[in-house]
Amino acid sequence: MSTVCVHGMGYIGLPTATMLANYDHRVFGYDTDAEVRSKLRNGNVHFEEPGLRAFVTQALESEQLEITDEVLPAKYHVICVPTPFDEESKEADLAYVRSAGRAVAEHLRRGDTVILESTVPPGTTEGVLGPILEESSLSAGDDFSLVHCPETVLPGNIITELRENNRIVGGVNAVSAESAVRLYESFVDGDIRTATDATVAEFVKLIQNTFRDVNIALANEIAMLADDYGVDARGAIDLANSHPRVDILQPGPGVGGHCLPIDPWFLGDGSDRLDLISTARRINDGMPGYIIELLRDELGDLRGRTIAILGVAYKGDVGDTRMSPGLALATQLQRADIAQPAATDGGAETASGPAVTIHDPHVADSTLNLSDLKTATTGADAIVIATDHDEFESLDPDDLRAWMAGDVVIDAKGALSASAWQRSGFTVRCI
Ligand SMILES: NC(=O)C1=CN([C@@H]2O[C@H](COP(=O)(O)OP(=O)(O)OC[C@H]3O[C@@H](n4cnc5c(N)ncnc54)[C@H](O)[C@@H]3O)[C@@H](O)[C@H]2O)C=CC1
Ligand SMILES: CC(=O)N[C@@H]1[C@@H](OP(=O)(O)OP(=O)(O)OC[C@H]2O[C@@H](n3ccc(=O)[nH]c3=O)[C@H](O)[C@@H]2O)O[C@H](C(=O)O)[C@@H](O)[C@@H]1O
Repeated sequence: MSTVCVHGMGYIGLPTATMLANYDHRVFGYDTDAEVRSKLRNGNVHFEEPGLRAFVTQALESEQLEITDEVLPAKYHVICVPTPFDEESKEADLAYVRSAGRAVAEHLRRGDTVILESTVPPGTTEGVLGPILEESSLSAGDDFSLVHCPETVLPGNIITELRENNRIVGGVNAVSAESAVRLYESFVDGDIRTATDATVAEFVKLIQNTFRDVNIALANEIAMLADDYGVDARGAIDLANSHPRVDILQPGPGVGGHCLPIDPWFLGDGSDRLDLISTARRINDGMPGYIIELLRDELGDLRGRTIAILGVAYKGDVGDTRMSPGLALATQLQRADIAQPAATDGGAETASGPAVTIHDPHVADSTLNLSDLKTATTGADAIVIATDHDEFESLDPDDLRAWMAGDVVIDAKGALSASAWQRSGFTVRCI
């Protein structure tokens, strides 16, 4: 068993550190955020993920996992820090990777292995992280191993997928890859495949998420087309998918999360050939605007209306709101320019968008103006189901009809039984 220092105790780093500790490695979990460290030391996991809290408690109690205030020397350094997309420069923001690299360099020893798990543009491990680590005066590939091993777990099922998913390991040389494979072999049941080098592993991770994003964009375009033809999109996709070589994903209010809306852009870091991929991004980002079109179809001018958005987590049964389609919809609805111009008074437009209320049983974020279900929907002209939380399937349309002022429901996730809601007097528009 080895010593491992995991950098970043978020959605990826914490489960990884915990898994390694529960497989008998001695693990140091380091996060730059003091509040995260202090919560974890008390066994409190700062985000929602099924089974994780008990898993973390087990690792802490066994003392195989220690949350540390600093980076410590270790045989393996596993970097799981954020890699956001900088909207302005249209580039990956690699500041966290650089900073983690500098911290590792201070403790790096001959024979250690550094693994970058964060999702990054092709060439980052060798071209950005490598030179920072070599400031230690050790040489990547010769004195220490350097590897990219992308993470592919699905939030909501992270612990299972950490063990079961196949892994791809790309090292700056064969010795590097072999060293990383030894670590992952200790807990991964899936296949561990070695890519030619780190850049290939980075590229493969990005095309996996891009494949999903483009497929969802196709589903979203199909949904908009289907509506024009009066066809039920989800039923049509279901029938289409009965073909052995067709597998279209589900349409929705847009693509959220920390990964799918960002990672495809990373492919544009060293190439100007994004075409289909950027079109897909535009289609997915345009879905909140399409929902506003549907609301206008049903309600006309939205000024003075109240719209309740149910679900602002980026997807069902998680509490993460990063790049949330529901929040994007709330912002776009509230923008003054979505109101139709005053037709006759000849004066400047003074109207603002509709009032927006939001409800999400999985999100605990005091910066958002969240309400309970009854408060959010009382007096609303329309509700929009923007996330497929399990709780929404059992909403009682008669309750909602009694609380609401209007009768419009936009089900952007196919979460409701349209016929039951119609029987309760609702006008239901589905995506
Ligand atoms: N969340 C997901 O579903 C997946 C994420 N990824 C990738 O994994 C990486 C991490 O993502 P998440 O875990 O979701 O991020 P996160 O934001 O949940 O966690 C990152 C943690 O790193 C800490 N941190 C920042 N700089 C640090 C440093 N220099 N040293 C130590 N800690 C530092 C932050 O305080 C934060 O707690 C990203 O590149 C992401 O694209 C990959 C697959 C799945
Ligand atoms: C290729 C792939 O499946 N990638 C996964 C993805 O995790 P993530 O939770 O972001 O994916 P997701 O469940 O597709 O959700 C992303 C967004 O897409 C939406 N979505 C998803 C499936 C679908 O048919 N229609 C749809 O609109 C979701 O509602 C959500 O807003 O990205 C993760 C990542 O890279 O961070 C990765 O580890 C996961 O395995």
